[in-house]
Amino acid sequence: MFSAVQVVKTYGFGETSVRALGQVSVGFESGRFTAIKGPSGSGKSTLMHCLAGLDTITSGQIWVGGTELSTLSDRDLTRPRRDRIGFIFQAFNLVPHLSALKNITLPLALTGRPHGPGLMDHLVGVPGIGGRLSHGSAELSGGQQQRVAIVRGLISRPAVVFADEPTGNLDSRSSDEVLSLLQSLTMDRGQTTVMVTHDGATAACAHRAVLLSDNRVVNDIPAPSVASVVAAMAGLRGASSPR
Ligand SMILES: Nc1ncnc2c1ncn2[C@@H]1O[C@H](COP(=O)(O)OP(=O)(O)OP(=O)(O)O)[C@@H](O)[C@H]1O
Repeated sequence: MFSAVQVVKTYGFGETSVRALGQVSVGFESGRFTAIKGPSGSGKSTLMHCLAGLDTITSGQIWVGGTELSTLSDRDLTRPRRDRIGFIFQAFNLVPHLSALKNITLPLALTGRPHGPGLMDHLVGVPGIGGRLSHGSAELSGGQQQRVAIVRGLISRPAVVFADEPTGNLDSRSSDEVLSLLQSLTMDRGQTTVMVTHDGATAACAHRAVLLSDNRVVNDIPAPSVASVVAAMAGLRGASSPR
């Protein structure tokens, strides 16, 4: 279980301060794929950064299992951030001169952990990248690069993977392929995955959609469909688009 309890995040001080999160409480059950969706400026990225220990909170608590992340010093956060949290970014962030395989196994190499004996068999079966493991990552298409980044994000079996607009740079066909890989890997492995997205159809690929507006959680939709997400977004004050 990963959770935020009554989290407040304020940037700056005095008259110029900005409240990015106001008393946000939300929990993410193990093994589920949750989308966080909301209008621009509603606090999605701030929530993700605070949950991941990449940004400090003003008040409240962040918990990963039995560990309260929000009380740890930056130094003490290094290990849980490295070992328990994975990231997938919009911009892929692969190392261009390394092969797809080397990029995928980089988190294991950095922590000195061996990979399991079935890893290669498993990777060869990943749609769209199985035949390209020895290619340099710069030689891959955007969709292939994001699939490599997804497998890399999950390789060390972190307690939770945060995906920040993972399809934001992709065309619709590549987006569908990337989302279906993210869905199947999360389901097969019982991985806890939290994805930030602007897009209703992308949010509908998750098991659950948490909607933010005005820096608060305003809706929590189990088994979201495109229609239920669009209807919920249409009711939000300040929704930038009904997508
Ligand atoms: N470093 C910062 N300093 C000051 N204000 C910030 C900072 N980061 C975010 N904010 C403000 O906090 C609020 C929430 O921003 P955040 O980036 O979390 O929203 P978002 O929902 O992710 O938006 P978008 O969809 O446009 O990326 C906004 O008003 C933003 O301007």
